[in-house]
Amino acid sequence: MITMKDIIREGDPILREVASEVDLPPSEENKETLEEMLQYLKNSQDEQICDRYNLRPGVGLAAPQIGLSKRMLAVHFTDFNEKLYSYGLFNPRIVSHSVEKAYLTSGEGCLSVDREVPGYVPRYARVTIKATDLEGNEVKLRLRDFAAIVFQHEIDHLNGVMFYDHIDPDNPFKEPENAKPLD
Ligand SMILES: O=CN(O)C[C@@H](CC1CCCC1)C(=O)N1NCCC[C@H]1C(=O)Nc1ccccn1
Ligand code: NI
Repeated sequence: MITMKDIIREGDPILREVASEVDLPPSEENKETLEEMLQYLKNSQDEQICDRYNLRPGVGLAAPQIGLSKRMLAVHFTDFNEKLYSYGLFNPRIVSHSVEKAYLTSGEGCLSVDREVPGYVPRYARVTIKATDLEGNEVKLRLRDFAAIVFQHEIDHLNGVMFYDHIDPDNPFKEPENAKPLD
């Protein structure tokens, strides 16, 4: 099972690489890895397992964070409308997005960043993602608000981008232009 010792921390160059597309249909090995990434998220949100294995809770995980420079990501969370998002995706890509931005008023953190980095992280308010899921099906996801934020945070990891790259260094808590706050 994946535990915190498997999570790559900032400073490791792999977090700044552009990850490689995976061959489709996905190999058994890549499917197993992606299942393990999804299981990490579920484990991390189970209080007993989380405590027993000292896991840091996560709603998303990208393959570079476990040392694999492959375009694979997992998400497991319910959004503000109680809709469950639980996916393992291969080769996810943003095919369209809103002009409008959005940001979490709480700022963002990262399992690969062992420090607080305060500030607003402006992202697209709505994105359409295309990818291949664990069953090998092409999926098209129209996402908004928190779900859009999570997927963009994960896709950033596949492009070597960290959340704090988006924070305005001069004024971290400046209201981003044309952006809606998400509490
Ligand atoms: O790349 C993937 N990661 O680095 C794990 C991150 C991904 C999220 C950060 C912001 C959007 C996606 C993660 O889940 N966290 N970051 C560290 C703190 C704990 C946790 C978190 O923010 N949890 C959360 C946030 C809001 C509501 C509910 N739970
Ligand atoms: Ni992260």
